[in-house]
Amino acid sequence: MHWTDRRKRFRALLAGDRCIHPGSVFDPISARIAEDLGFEIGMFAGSVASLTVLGAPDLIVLTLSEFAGQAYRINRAGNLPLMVDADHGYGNALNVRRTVEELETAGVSGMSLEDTDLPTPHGTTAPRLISIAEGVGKMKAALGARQDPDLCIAGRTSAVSITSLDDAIARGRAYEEAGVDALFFVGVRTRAELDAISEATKLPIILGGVSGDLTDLAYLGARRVRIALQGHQPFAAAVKATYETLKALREGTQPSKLQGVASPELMKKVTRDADYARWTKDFLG
Ligand SMILES: O=C([O-])CC(=O)C(=O)O
Ligand SMILES: [Mg+2]
Repeated sequence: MHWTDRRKRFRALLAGDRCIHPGSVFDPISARIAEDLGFEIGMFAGSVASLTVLGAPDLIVLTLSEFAGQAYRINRAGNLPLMVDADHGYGNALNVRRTVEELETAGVSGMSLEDTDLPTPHGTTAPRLISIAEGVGKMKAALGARQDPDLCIAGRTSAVSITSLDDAIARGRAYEEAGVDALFFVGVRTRAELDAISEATKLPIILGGVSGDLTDLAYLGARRVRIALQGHQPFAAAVKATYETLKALREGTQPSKLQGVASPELMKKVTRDADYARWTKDFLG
């Protein structure tokens, strides 16, 4: 597996001057579709992992092994650099080390580790953050656990919508100081907020959950944003397609009359059928 090659491509994107949208992927076939369509990177979110593996909402009930297992299946299916949302690193700084070991082995190109207090503690009604000191310890643990220096570690914070813009900046600067490769901000709402963050920090920026005038790629690129998430619609689209198909079959529609089913040609493409046909000929006589 050429993990290093794809990690170098991921790093080159962070080091460039453009902002791109990743393809939101959740399994081997979705990752191949994103690659075939020309997405430069794939994104495997924690929420999507919970949906895919457990059929559960994004409440951190998923385990690290389940997450890393699905990330590996995605990675082995193709050649797309994969960014993953490793949530809070599945525990404290020691768990963060383990998270980096498992995800590096699973072939990911980049991962974010966030400073949200997860899973949600008893009795809390709104999201909370861990202290900056604990966040820095987690970032250092992550960097120390990495064996391939090309694996990217992004420090992620939702502080801008939980505490304040100033706190988000303080956290970004502390994680920069700790040595991370990129800063991932969630909850930025306005250009003024992004301008302030960009001004006060140095590293490439990743943005999650943006809308409105924060969706202009040229503007984002000029503010050092290199990756902007667009949500995770492909999984929801797959749910709808499966729902509609099962519903139509249950209501008596003949299989040949179903709408919205992948053609045999598309199925062959996404399963890399031609490779298997060649291997079958070459190795099974
Ligand atoms: O990736 C995002 O847009 C937000 C997030 O953390 C998730 O979905 O798990
Ligand atoms: Mg998440």
